[in-house]
Amino acid sequence: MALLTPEDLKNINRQLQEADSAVRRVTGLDIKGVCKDFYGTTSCGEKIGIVPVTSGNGIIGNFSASLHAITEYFGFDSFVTNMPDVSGYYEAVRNGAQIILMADDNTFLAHNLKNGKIANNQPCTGIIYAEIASRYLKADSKDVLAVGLGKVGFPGVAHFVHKGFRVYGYDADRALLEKTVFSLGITPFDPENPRKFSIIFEATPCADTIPEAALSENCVISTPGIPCAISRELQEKYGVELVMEPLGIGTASMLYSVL
Ligand SMILES: NC(=O)C1=CN([C@@H]2O[C@H](COP(=O)(O)OP(=O)(O)OC[C@H]3O[C@@H](n4cnc5c(N)ncnc54)[C@H](O)[C@@H]3O)[C@@H](O)[C@H]2O)C=CC1
Ligand SMILES: NCCC[C@@H](N)C(=O)NCCCC[C@H](N)C(=O)O
Repeated sequence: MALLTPEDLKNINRQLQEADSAVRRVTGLDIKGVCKDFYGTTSCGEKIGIVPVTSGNGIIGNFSASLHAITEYFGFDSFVTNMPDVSGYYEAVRNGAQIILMADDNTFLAHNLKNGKIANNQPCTGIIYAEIASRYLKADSKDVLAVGLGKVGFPGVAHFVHKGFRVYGYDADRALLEKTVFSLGITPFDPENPRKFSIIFEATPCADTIPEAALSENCVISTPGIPCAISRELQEKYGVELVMEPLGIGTASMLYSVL
């Protein structure tokens, strides 16, 4: 799995504010508004314990601090434990955490200790980025281009299909593309024979994965993928509404899904 770097998380508040503005332009709601409306939940300032985890590649600089900034931005009361791992978990519960946020190299979870609900970052991220794109006020059809059908992309594509969108999917992994075509009934997108879309969803760890020929004027590209799916030059040339942020939107989705 592609891991975040401290660089990805620099100026997280500015990145979150820019993403919030883009989500407002695209949907008419801010990130919190989309999450509340989609999950049907609301925050009462729940106390969140953020527990650093040292396993595998270890602690990622800025990760816990970014989660602290993100949870405060969305109106929660949060703290980062002094200790990591098991001691940190114990510290979080002893200090009154109602929700635990913690991540190793494979799983980033939110666990609500009061109601038992638990969320995984990958599906929550794919679903919320798809939900945002599905609400695009200027969409000219229900056709969606989806590039990247992995642990984030597949749940996002399933969400589009569930909402009645026609998904044209592509993944560099041919077997995965075939599995997704078979299981979700999507149409394979042929990069050699592209067409234009006003809704594009991308979840890959590669840059510049969206062909210029697929971009329509003022299309939305809703992409959790890091690095960015298109160049700044193409974004400006086509007036693309880019919804892209490294951690906060997916974390908000996790939190509102466990309230
Ligand atoms: N912004 C956020 O909040 C989050 C971002 N991410 C990022 O989302 C991306 C995807 O994460 P996962 O789904 O967990 O990874 P994954 O490895 O499960 O899926 C990525 C998929 O992209 C495909 N792919 C790679 N290069 C491609 C290309 N050039 N064209 C088409 N398909 C290509 C791979 O074959 C794979 O199926 C990663 O960059 C990850 O860091 C993940 C979670 C949250
Ligand atoms: N964008 C949200 C998904 C993040 C995920 N791609 C990742 O880097 N996961 C590793 C997080 C490891 C955190 C570390 N154990 C710490 O606690 O600092």
